[in-house]
Amino acid sequence: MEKIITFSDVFKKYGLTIALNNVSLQIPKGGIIGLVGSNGSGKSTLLKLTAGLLKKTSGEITVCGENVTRLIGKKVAFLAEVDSLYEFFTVSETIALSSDVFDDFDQKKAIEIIETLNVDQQKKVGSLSKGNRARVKIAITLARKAPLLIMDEPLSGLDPLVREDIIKMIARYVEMEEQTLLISTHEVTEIEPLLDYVVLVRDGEIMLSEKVEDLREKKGQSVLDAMKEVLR
Ligand SMILES: Nc1ncnc2c1ncn2[C@@H]1O[C@H](COP(=O)(O)OP(=O)(O)OP(=O)(O)O)[C@@H](O)[C@H]1O
Repeated sequence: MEKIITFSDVFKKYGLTIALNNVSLQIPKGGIIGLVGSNGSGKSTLLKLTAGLLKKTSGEITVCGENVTRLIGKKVAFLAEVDSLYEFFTVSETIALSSDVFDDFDQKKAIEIIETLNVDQQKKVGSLSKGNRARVKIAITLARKAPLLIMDEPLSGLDPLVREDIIKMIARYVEMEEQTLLISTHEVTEIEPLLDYVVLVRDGEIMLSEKVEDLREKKGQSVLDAMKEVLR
């Protein structure tokens, strides 16, 4: 099976802290991959290394068969946990800016998503509620035709309605044939119905990397069951 992401013997240290400890991992292409694990287990580090936003300490990382450097950003749409929008831009200007920045940006799709979510395009980003900012960020990420989409905790700190909107948009707008979505979350129960594959990390090590279907059929486990078993 074709792999979208591979890690071979990857270490990432921040000073004396070992965030990823000799990680080897192969993630199949296509579908939605959940990255789960407790706080500080190394999820964000793994995602940022994959997106070329952090430098590994050692090892090899590839995306779409290419060694990851900062240039991999052309193939990876990254939705960060922290807010990166310009406060003084309107939603509409934010979409236009994204269209200028990213060659693969589908402006029509971004506008369609924003309209579906009922966000006022003429409002300044700085005046939006936290929920609507999250909706704008999701629209911008989903509008890229990149082969790999990465979302770091897209549901964290949001109310149930916003979380539901985001989950619906993911299900509707990720192009499952051409794109792979790698998503980290603590909201396992909410995201589980979308997942095709799961990667479980603990203390910087991969504890499980498996198809959700196999987990159910071979072990009779849900993702939450597997998480409880491994992380306890
Ligand atoms: N910039 C940094 N400097 C120093 N240590 C860091 C830095 N970023 C992360 N770490 C440490 O590396 C480890 C892994 O952190 P990481 O943010 O990747 O975990 P996480 O699974 O994403 O956590 P959370 O679920 O809380 O977001 C933790 O021990 C964290 O304290």
